[in-house]
Amino acid sequence: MKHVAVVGAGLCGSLLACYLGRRGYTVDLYERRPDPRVTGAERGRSINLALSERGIDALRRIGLDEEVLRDALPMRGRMVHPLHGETNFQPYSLSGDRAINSIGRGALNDALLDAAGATPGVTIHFDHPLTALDPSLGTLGFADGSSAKADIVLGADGAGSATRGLLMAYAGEGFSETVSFLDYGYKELTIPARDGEYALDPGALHIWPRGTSMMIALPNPDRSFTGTLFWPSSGSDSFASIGSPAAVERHFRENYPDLLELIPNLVEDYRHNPVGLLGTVKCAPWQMLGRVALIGDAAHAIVPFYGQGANASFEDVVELDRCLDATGDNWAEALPLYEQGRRENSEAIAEMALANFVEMRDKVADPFFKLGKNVEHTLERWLPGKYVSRYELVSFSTTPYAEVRRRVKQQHQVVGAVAGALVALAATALIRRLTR
Ligand SMILES: Cc1cc2nc3c(=O)[nH]c(=O)nc-3n(C[C@H](O)[C@H](O)[C@H](O)COP(=O)(O)OP(=O)(O)OC[C@H]3O[C@@H](n4cnc5c(N)ncnc54)[C@H](O)[C@@H]3O)c2cc1C
Ligand SMILES: NC(=O)C1=CN([C@@H]2O[C@H](COP(=O)(O)OP(=O)(O)OC[C@H]3O[C@@H](n4cnc5c(N)ncnc54)[C@H](OP(=O)(O)O)[C@@H]3O)[C@@H](O)[C@H]2O)C=CC1
Ligand SMILES: Nc1ccccc1C(=O)C[C@H](N)C(=O)O
Repeated sequence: MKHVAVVGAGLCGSLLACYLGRRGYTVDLYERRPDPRVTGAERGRSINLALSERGIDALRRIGLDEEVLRDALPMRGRMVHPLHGETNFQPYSLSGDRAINSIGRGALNDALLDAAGATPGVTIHFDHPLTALDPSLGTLGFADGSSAKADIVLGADGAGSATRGLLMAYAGEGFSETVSFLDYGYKELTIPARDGEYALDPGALHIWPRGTSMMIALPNPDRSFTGTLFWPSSGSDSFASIGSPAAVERHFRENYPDLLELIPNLVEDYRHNPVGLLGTVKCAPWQMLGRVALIGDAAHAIVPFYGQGANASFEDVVELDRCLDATGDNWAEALPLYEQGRRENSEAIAEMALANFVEMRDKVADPFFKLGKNVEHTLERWLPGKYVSRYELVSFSTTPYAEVRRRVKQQHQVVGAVAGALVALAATALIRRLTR
């Protein structure tokens, strides 16, 4: 049986090791960092994330869903906090029951590492940053000077993937990469529990839409919320221009007055916590020589605004597993098939994720947007199974992302045509009446 090296024991790599170990492979999982179960929580990365149907489906297939979801907090809609006026709740689904799940990144990664470590054939090597790779030989080199060899090498080492960089160095013009950073960054702030209770409704994803910026907050099991500011990196009202304690306080008093009370350590948190980068990675090819491939963020990092990056990475693992089934574990056939199956889908979610930023930071506060959502839910009620909202298809189904994009476009065209015909009918009737 073939020997597989997986680089990166993050969310995607550790799940991938579980799947491959279960197929009977000998898997070596190389992680640049020390064991997070020993060293504790990490800084500088998102604390919690929203897991939805695609990610849950991948976990369910190997019996990990119940354990992972045990501590998850279901969020059934958006709680919008306008600058003036009352908060309002906008459910994600027609029934109001469907939820995306807030889950700790650390807890999820730990559960996946435990599962990978318990899978026969899987060995995890921490403190092993990949620094060299020869795709033709399957040899890997690490920062400490050690080396290894494998029949198959899978790079699951995240948005700034070393594997991707090494493939580019190997293939030269035969490999293309674009990294498009947003002019926005993110910074996390903690909304602690108040008198031992959640300071906000834990059944919702909270949004403070402010036009060109926003803050969101997701609940944690310890009754705190992790808030994330998504602000411009430079220019006015940006992370660069708001730095002094007085400027931070003034900006929050003017733009997020309710948060001053909810975040007692606002200034310290703000000044202490890093600003993270946001961007989209596109590269091609995802596989070389039928023996080295990229998976998860390493192949297609996206902006986080749909809450789908990890979900999409988990779907990659399911697709690769399916391709191995379809080809009788012939990797030279399975890897191109995997790339073919996932590329269009990852491009579709990358695009939808960028569009969701505008929806969240701006449109959710618009009364016409709310009206549109109500009309959408009404159409879903009138045309069950025929009209299904984009949100429902992305978050609560495993319909391939590219198909979601096509279907939603068609639905909008039909609704647009029907609305146009109704307007034309009404106009004709009016003209007839006026000219009678
Ligand atoms: C602010 C923010 C919020 C997000 N929220 C959500 C959300 O709500 N829902 C969702 O689905 N997704 C979300 N995401 C996206 C999600 O975090 C990623 O899509 C997901 O982590 C990708 O998993 P991965 O395993 O491919 O990469 P990572 O999780 O980044 O893991 C990569 C691993 O590789 C290791 N590594 C890196 N370099 C090397 C090397 N040279 N050698 C060996 N190991 C290496 C790293 O240490 C790490 O452990 C969010 C992202 C951000 C930034
Ligand atoms: N780099 C890229 O090409 C792209 C990046 N992005 C986005 O930008 C973000 C930052 O990118 P980049 O700086 O390359 O990536 P990283 O995610 O590797 O680094 C971001 C920060 O998180 C820390 N960190 C990363 N992994 C761990 C871990 N397992 N344990 C503890 N701390 C960790 C890093 O610490 P340290 O400095 O010690 O490594 C650093 O402070 C990414 O999360 C991604 O969302 C998006 C598109 C492209
Ligand atoms: N997890 C996130 C992280 C950052 C930004 C948004 C999310 C979301 O999940 C948004 C949610 N899907 C929404 O559309 O309301």
